[in-house]
Amino acid sequence: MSTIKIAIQKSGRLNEDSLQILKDCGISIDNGKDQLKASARNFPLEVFYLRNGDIPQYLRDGVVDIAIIGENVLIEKGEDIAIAEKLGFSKCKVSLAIPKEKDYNGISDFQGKRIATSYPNTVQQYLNKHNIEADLHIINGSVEIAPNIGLADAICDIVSSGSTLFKNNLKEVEVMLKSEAVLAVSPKITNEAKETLEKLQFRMRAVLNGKNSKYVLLNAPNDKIEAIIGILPGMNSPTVLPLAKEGWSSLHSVVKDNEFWQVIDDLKEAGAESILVAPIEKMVL
Ligand SMILES: Nc1ncnc2c1ncn2[C@@H]1O[C@H](COP(=O)(O)OP(=O)(O)OP(=O)(O)O)[C@@H](O)[C@H]1O
Ligand SMILES: O=P(O)(O)OC[C@H]1O[C@H](OP(=O)(O)OP(=O)(O)O)[C@H](O)[C@@H]1O
Ligand SMILES: [Mg+2]
Repeated sequence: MSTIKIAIQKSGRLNEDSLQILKDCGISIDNGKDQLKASARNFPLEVFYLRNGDIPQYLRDGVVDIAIIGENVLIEKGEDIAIAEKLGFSKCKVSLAIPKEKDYNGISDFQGKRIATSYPNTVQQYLNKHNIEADLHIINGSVEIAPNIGLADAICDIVSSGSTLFKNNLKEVEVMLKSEAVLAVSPKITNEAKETLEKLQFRMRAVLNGKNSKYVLLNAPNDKIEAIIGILPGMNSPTVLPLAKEGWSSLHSVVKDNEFWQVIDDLKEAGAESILVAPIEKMVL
């Protein structure tokens, strides 16, 4: 297999989860402190630790084949770069916010206003779409402070819990996009590197599918099995095994996280007992 080069954030919010997903894929990386490049011991992978904002250009130039990066950064700086996989962590929004005490009547309120942001392309595109002209002030961090120090009338930045907005007396008025960490692919990736990428993606999907599901075991009287099977979505048909107790069976199945509590309520209603729930480490579909 040909070796592929992956960029991950050197330090910051994506660094730990990016290394964790590689680890969950069974890939061990010699991770010396202050090393900017490392090799995997048991998979043909070279890891480059880079600044987030530089990663789209490295992908474009083919310096790295793939990267783990926030979708928001690709929207800002790399719309030409393809996404191979959504990775489910670092979920956030990129939003417009204004001082809490100001009224808001719609996007036309931004006409002629000063907006501080680290995402000028994203804001400009959004404003263009709505035929609004505003004055953008580009700053690299602590954007939420701008209205309080008289630098801007509004801001555009990342919102997650909303606590930074709250602490700075701001309110979110427009959600421009939703983002999560993704696996991005260089347009210059070679066919040989693509084969290795497919192997990596196969492992990543198994990890992500496992994370999003639970293994459910339950007991039920045999006359309730049909109703219970109707409730269990499962990968395939559920496993049904006889219990030592006459007339009873044990059923095993997989339930997705987003429907989990509804399914559990329905199972109880249908006569399921002793329901056990276990995490799934990997799930190969
Ligand atoms: N509060 C947050 N909650 C969830 N995800 C976030 C949050 N802030 C940022 N992110 C996501 O994590 C990514 C990295 O954010 P982080 O603040 O670590 O880096 P940065 O300041 O954008 O870049 P650099 O690597 O240049 O320091 C962002 O691009 C975004 O996708
Ligand atoms: O809605 P919240 O949960 O409060 O998160 C949003 C904040 O998190 C990020 O800042 P970060 O801490 O990364 O600092 P930075 O501005 O230096 O990037 C982002 O730029 C917002 O300021
Ligand atoms: Mg940040």
